[in-house]
Amino acid sequence: MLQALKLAPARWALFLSVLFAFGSVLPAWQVFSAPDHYLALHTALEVFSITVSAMVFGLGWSLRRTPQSGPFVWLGIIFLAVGLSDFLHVLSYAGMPVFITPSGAEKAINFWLVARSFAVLGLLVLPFLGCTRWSVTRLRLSLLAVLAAVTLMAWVILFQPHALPQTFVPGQGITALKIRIEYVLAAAYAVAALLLFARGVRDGVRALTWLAAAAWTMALAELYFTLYVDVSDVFNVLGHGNKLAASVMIYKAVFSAGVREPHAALAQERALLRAMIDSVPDLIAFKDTRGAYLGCNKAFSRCYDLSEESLIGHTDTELFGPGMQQSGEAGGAAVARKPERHEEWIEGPDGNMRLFDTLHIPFHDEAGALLGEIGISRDFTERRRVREQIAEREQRLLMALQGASLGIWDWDIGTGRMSFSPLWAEMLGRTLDEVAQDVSSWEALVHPEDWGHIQATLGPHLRGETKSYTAEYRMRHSDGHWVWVQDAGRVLERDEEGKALRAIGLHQDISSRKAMEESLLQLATSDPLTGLWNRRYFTEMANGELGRVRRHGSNAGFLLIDLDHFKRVNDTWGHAAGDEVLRHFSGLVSGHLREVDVFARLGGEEFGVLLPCIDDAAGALRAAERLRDLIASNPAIVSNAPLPFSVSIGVAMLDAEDSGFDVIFTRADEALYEAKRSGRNRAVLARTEKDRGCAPEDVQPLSEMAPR
Ligand SMILES: Nc1nc2c(ncn2[C@@H]2O[C@H](COP(=O)(O)OP(=O)(O)OP(=O)(O)O)[C@@H](O)[C@H]2O)c(=O)[nH]1
Repeated sequence: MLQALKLAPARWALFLSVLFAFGSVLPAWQVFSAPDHYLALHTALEVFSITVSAMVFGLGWSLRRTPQSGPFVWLGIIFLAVGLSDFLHVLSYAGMPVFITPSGAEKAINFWLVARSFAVLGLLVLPFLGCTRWSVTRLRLSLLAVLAAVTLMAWVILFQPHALPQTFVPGQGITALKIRIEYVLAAAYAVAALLLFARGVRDGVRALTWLAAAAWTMALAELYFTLYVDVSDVFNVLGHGNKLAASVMIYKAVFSAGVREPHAALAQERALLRAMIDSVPDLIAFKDTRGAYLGCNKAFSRCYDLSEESLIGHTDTELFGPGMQQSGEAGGAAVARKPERHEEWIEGPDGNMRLFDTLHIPFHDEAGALLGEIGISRDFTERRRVREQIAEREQRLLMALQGASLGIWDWDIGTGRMSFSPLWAEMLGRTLDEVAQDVSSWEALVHPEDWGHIQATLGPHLRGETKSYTAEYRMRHSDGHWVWVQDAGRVLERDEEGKALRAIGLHQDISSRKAMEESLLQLATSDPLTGLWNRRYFTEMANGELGRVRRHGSNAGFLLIDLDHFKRVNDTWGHAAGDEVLRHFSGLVSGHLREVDVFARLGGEEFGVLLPCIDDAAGALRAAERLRDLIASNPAIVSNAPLPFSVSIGVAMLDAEDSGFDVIFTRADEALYEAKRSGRNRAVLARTEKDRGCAPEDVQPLSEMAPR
């Protein structure tokens, strides 16, 4: 860019400098035999410069209200002074008719020096001016000051010539003073050239580099004017030639910057704007205050199947018939006076109706006067369809969630905010207003005993160790009871390090399922008549206890209890009485066992008691005797009459060597048989496997030792 900026102006400045190097050594030969012969050429050259000065002023004046116009206004005012001074210089030139006072070289030189002084002042100040717009006062004052200065100078030169030092001596040529002034002007032009060039390169402004070249060329012109002897000699002609070249450069600079470049920039902007509005899918159109189209984009043309040319100058009513006015409807105006927005159904060229969301925006000139409106329409048909579909799906989902009694929670883990669906709250007998949208609300409602279970499943999932999270736990209902919920959720968002950011999940009320599971379990593990554990459950418990005996070497006992002559009870008092005796027996024994003991009905009138943590076989036998005694001394009440009964008990200890409960049962059953055989209403301790190896008569039944 730097190259393009400085190359052409610098080349011209260099070329004219070389020309000066050769030209300055020429002898001062007369180009014209008499000054009169040069007059026409001089006048033509000066008229050109004056025209350029007038155009510079005209441009500066017309741009005075635009932003960044300061430098143009400054140059305009200065070149008005330059043009006027040059005009007076032309009128005063030797050979010209009398202009107030007789024409002559000295008078022309004085106007010339005034013009050059203005020009050099303008160019020297220009690099220091900011690109701002001048106020009206500043502009007027500057203009008045310059006109006053020119008038004053003209008055002095015309009416007080003797007050000025001599610059030309007829027959001898220019004076030493005039030469010195020309040198000063040349130096000032050269400085201005350097300053302008530096600023031009720094700011990337090509016009300034052309002005720098013009200043440099003027410096060379001034040097030519230090050399001439006669106004028609070669140096004067060359000086004026350089001045002409400088005028061309000024013209190029000022008109490029003020007219051509802004015009090109405007054209580029228009092209950009056009490409932009044509690239958007929205319908864009511009209208004047009458409502007539000023233009539109491609999408608009396509939608209405009308070219932009056919739209321009016509109103909606003219194009589409009455009733099609699309803006300013409220006030009946042709265009909107303030931004308006509305939805409208428009029939497309294919005959289909489409929904448009249209925005009417008025636009104004700098003074705020309404120029028209911009209409931007967005096709909403598809979006509305999607919106309706989403709403329908949401409705369906909501209904499904309601049907399945599912509540939703959405947890922002970082902030702790947790939002719940209305159904979530409803499940717990609450409304959303009563539940703070916070994770602490959820925590507060969870059963304290279930926390461990929740943490055991939620923790690994939050850490990313499992794909999802499910847990069943209890939550507090507003009326105080516990609601069983099944919670299933998963983390939706994690950060780059895998830290969970957001999780979402569903709560389902599973209280009835839990109740059913409980009753099924009850059915599967208990005896319906007595409410005691059944044989299946008892077997499981006994096997579990056998495992503990094996692992820890602890002691545990098993009592097999059978009601004596129960058949007689049934036969004598009836089956219902038998049932009553069984219930009485169960209640009696249950009330006298430890919490850790397991009491079950193993079948018919046969019962089992598992005694974990018993000291030894003697302890188990003592427990059996206590029960036997309890039963013998607490008859059942049948038909308001006491019905005494007794039990026989086989006692067996769980042995680490036992393969399972069946073996223990068999041992206890043998002891029970022994108790029955020995007369009933007694407890007998089973022999161990070791005892079995000995002769039966060697073993004294422990039952014999037990108290009756
Ligand atoms: N009422 C009632 N009787 C039952 C129930 N289950 C079993 N029985 C009866 O219990 C009786 C058991 O009789 P047996 O096996 O001969 O034994 P027993 O009469 O108790 O005689 P020993 O055991 O030798 O003392 C049978 O008559 C069964 O019908 C029950 O649920 N209710």
